[in-house]
Amino acid sequence: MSPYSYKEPVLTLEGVSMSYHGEVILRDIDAQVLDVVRPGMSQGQVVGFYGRSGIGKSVLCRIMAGLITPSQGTVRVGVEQQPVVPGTVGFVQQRYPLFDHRTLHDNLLVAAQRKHAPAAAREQVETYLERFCLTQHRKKYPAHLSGGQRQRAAIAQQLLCSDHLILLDEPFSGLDVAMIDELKKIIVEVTTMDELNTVIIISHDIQTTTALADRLWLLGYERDAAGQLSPGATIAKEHQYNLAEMGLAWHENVEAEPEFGQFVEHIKEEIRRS
Ligand SMILES: Nc1ncnc2c1ncn2[C@@H]1O[C@H](COP(=O)(O)OP(=O)(O)OP(=O)(O)O)[C@@H](O)[C@H]1O
Repeated sequence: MSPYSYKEPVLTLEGVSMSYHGEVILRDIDAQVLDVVRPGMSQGQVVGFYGRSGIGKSVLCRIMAGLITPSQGTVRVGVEQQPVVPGTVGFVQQRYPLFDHRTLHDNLLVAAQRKHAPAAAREQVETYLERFCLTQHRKKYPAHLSGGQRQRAAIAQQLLCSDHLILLDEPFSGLDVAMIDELKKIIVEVTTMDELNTVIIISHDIQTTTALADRLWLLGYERDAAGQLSPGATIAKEHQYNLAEMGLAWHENVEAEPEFGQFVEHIKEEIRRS
C-alpha cells in the first residue's frame, strides 16, 4: 500500500485546448494536482512544469491563472474546485512587476488588502516581510531593491493576494548560486506554510526544479498512429510524474541520490524527443 494519502484536488485542468487564428497551441489537456499527504510532513504541492521553448507553457500558465480563457475546457481551483477567476491565482512573472511609485511595504499592503480587512492585512504584511527577510528594506522603492529582493517581494506579493495557488515563471533564471539556494528555501517555506499551498514552477532548469517538486508535468507533442506529430501540445498521462510515489519528492539532499540523477537524465531525454 502507498505510504501517501490523497485528499481533494486543488487544481484540475479538463479538456483544455487553445488555438490562435486557427493554429492549435494546446490540445486536450487533462491534469490534476491532488493534495498529497506525506507521512510525517505537512507540506503543500510543488509541480515542475517543463517543455521546449515556444511550446505553450506561458499560454497554459495564463489560462491556469484565469488571465485568458481557453478555446475549450475548464480550469478549477481550490478545495471548492471553482472555475478560476483572475486574481485568485498568484502569477510571478519573469520581470517581477511591482508598483514603482510605492515602497516595498506599500506594494505588499495593496496586495494584502485585496484579500484581508485593513488590520489583518497589515498583520499579514509584517509576517511576510519577516519571513522573506525583507523587513529592513520595507521603506525602499522597487528600483532600489536588488534582483533577489525584488523577486522575494514579488513572490510575497502574489502569496498575499492569491488563494493558495501560485505560478512561478522561470524563477531561477538570472540568479547566482547563492540566490538560487535562497529561493529554493523560500519555495520550501511557502509550501510548508500551508498544506494547501501549491506552487507550479515553469522552468528550463530541470535539475533545480525537479529537486523541489513532488509532481512533474511535461508539455509535448504526441504522434498519431502514422507517426505524424499531432497539432497542439498536450500533457500526456505518461508525462505526469508522481515523484512522491517514486521516492523522489523533495527531501533534504535528494539531488545527491543516484536515482535522482538518472531520473533527471530521463526527463531531459523525454523533453528532447517531445
Ligand atoms: N496572443 C497570441 N497570439 C498568437 N499566438 C500566440 C499568442 N500567445 C502565444 N502565442 C504562440 O503560442 C506559442 C506558445 O508560446 P508560449 O509563450 O506559451 O511558449 P513557451 O513554452 O512559454 O516558450 P518559452 O519557454 O520560450 O518561454 C508560440 O508559438 C506563440 O507564438
